[in-house]
Amino acid sequence: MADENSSIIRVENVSMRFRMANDRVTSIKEMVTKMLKRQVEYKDFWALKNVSFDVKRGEVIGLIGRNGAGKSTILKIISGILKPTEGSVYRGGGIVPMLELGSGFDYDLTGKENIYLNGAVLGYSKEFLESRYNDILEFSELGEFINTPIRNYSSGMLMRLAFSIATVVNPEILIVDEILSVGDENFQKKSHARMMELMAGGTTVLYVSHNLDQIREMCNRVVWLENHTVKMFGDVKEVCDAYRL
Ligand SMILES: Nc1ncnc2c1ncn2[C@@H]1O[C@H](COP(=O)(O)OP(=O)(O)OP(=O)(O)O)[C@@H](O)[C@H]1O
Repeated sequence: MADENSSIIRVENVSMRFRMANDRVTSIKEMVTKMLKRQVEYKDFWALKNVSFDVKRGEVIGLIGRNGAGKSTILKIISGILKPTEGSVYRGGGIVPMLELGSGFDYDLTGKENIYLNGAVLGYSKEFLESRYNDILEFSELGEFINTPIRNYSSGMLMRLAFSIATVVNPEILIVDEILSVGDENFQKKSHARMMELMAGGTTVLYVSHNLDQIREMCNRVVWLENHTVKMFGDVKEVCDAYRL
């Protein structure tokens, strides 16, 4: 049996380099020609430098930092969407990432079809999704719209669908990027309550927010990213107080 205090996620010396073309090209043809002639110059940009922290089973970890500090990038690496340039990530459980609105969805399919598509992408069986379908539909409050292609949904409706799928399946690890600040007030309250329920039930959560009050209320420990590296990691009050200064 797993040790209660064992790490479910370990981020070890992770660095991420994005390579960007320096030249401004006006067409794909020009780009290909330049690439073939090896005339394209690249500029390296390190979005993360030597980032390390661990997450224990059942913990709620807050991620804070100014715009561009690297929060979304580290979440994508932990989720396996991006591969780090250096370093490694250990994951000891199934992850449900809620990162970019609509990722994992097909806009030509209905809400219902997307529940099965998104659920399959996350690794859940058709039978399991069938058993959860009514709960997902009810939580999403989409009603008849569930049978409409999601390209007709508003961003709030998409968010409700994504949040409902991600949380009704009871993930081992839930990764949430600022989701609670989207949607109308009523759904915000409901999703906040749902997050609290999941946390009480032992789901490990990684949570990015610019709302320090929410971080203080929900998290066990906090990672503060600054200038693409960890500035501070640990006690919620200590890190949030230092960040506010
Ligand atoms: N695919 C990419 N190609 C090039 N640069 C990128 C790419 N993705 C992110 N970056 C850059 O990496 C840096 C970190 O971005 P990231 O989105 O992780 O920041 P963030 O802390 O989540 O910011 P915010 O609070 O604004 O969401 C930024 O400077 C961003 O421009």
